[in-house]
Amino acid sequence: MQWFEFDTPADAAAALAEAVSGALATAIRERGEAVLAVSGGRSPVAFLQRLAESGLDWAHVTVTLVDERLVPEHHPDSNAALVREHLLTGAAAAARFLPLALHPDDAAASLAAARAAWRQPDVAVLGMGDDGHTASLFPAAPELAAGLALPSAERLLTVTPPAASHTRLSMTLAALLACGRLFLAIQGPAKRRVFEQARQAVDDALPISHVLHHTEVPLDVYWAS
Ligand SMILES: O=C1O[C@H](COP(=O)(O)O)[C@@H](O)[C@H](O)[C@H]1O
Repeated sequence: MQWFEFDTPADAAAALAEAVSGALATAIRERGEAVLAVSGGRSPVAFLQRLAESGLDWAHVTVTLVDERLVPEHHPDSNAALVREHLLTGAAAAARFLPLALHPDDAAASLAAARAAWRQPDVAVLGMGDDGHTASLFPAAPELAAGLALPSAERLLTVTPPAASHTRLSMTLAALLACGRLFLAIQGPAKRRVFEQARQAVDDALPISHVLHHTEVPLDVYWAS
């Protein structure tokens, strides 16, 4: 794991965009295409905007989501809307986009459609909640054990978070660990404390700890104070 520290969220976003762009360009050189999975929430906006301006060969990039809330795209909590607004603009509009909540009123139909369209990402950019969740692998969710199971052929599952809004679709830990590169972007002292606690030991109460303790996939952590 590599740790990168920045004075401002803007500096972290710029550096993360450069690193992710480089990883995707490598995949395009090696395989002719690249698949990127990004997180939602409020933190990734500046990163997505900087990545959109990165000069990548977007026609050879597929963008998907690490997780999604089962809401229509006009809902303010839609991660797909966030990606469309802040990443798939200008030259980056040439990327192919695979949203996850294709049937927002029907979790099973959304999961089936997302599984059918599934592409294994080369690169995933994770966030982390104050409760230690990553993707939508929430502590105490009834589906958490299935989401953390290894080995597992499941790449996506539905999650009903006990203490957060909306049923979700989420990549599983097995899917995250099948990525060629992982990035984790976190901001502020509170999230740093959660991160440091999760580094101590694997603990289902902090699902991010499972990612931090599987060292076979290169993980770069971008933290802004
Ligand atoms: O619910 C979610 O939260 C996490 C963290 O979001 P943030 O707003 O605290 O940055 C995010 O990584 C995840 O994709 C999202 O669905």
